[in-house]
Amino acid sequence: MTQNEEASTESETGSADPTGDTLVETDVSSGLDGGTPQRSTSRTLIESKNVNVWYNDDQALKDISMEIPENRVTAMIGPSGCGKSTFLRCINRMNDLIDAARVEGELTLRGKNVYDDDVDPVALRRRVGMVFQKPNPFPKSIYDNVAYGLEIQNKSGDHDEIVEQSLKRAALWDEVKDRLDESGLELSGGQQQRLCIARAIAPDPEVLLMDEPASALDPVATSQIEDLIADLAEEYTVVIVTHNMQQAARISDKTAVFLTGGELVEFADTQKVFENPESQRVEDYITGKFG
Ligand SMILES: Nc1ncnc2c1ncn2[C@@H]1O[C@H](COP(=O)(O)OP(=O)(O)OP(=O)(O)O)[C@@H](O)[C@H]1O
Repeated sequence: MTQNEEASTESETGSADPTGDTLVETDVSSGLDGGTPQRSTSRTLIESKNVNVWYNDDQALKDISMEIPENRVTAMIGPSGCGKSTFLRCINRMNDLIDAARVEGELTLRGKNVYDDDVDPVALRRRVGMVFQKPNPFPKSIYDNVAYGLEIQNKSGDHDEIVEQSLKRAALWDEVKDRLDESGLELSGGQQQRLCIARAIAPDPEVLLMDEPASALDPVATSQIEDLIADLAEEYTVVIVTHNMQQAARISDKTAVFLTGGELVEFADTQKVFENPESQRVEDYITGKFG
């Protein structure tokens, strides 16, 4: 079983609920695309305070502090190896699955440190769903892919209804409603990724982590996934790692810029990051990739 499959499977089990109540008002403005509805303010859902991560003796992230707003898309950008995926994996403690990884600092979800001893990482991963770069449906039917987590958790409710709603939410229902018994592996790449999003949505998470969810897709499928991600932020808090500047600028409300050495060099409204970055280093990175 790969790490991704293990995490997907693990996310469907467990019971504890690491809730907390502390919420902070944060100003958030819209993204760059003009067509995005204006969003006024949002509360902080996830707060990182001086998070440091090592793999054995090599430090991958240095003193990362940021406040991620609820019901917004927050993008993580930066060159390869700067620690974006590592940060994402801190939020749902997937780094626990990597023996070499050590995390220090505080990372709260609704005010509760997800690294506290009384937090069950499996239950955490149910609240914090994950979608990976390469679509990874299970070798099961389309229906069973989406229902899998519900069955593992013995989740009450009408599973047929939840599967239908999840597939609708992932903008896939119309394409698959007459072929729910077919294997998820028979779908196109873009459909498979939307199936993985439906699978992540079905257990009713608060947060969706997405690690380059469109980078393995063709331009049409990429555009569909981007529209879907922007739309999902109406209901979920989305944190997305991407190498694609246009994508970050188009769909995110907040952008975090990581640079080599595992530093977070800027975290601000997306429009500000792209139009008026704080430092020359960020400007050089953005114009090098974007300009
Ligand atoms: N499982 C691991 N074991 C050891 N080192 C790791 C592991 N995963 C990541 N690293 C190292 O941690 C650093 C940050 O990696 P990470 O994958 O988080 O960066 P990234 O910005 O997401 O890169 P990319 O954009 O290429 O995916 C890199 O030096 C990488 O080699």
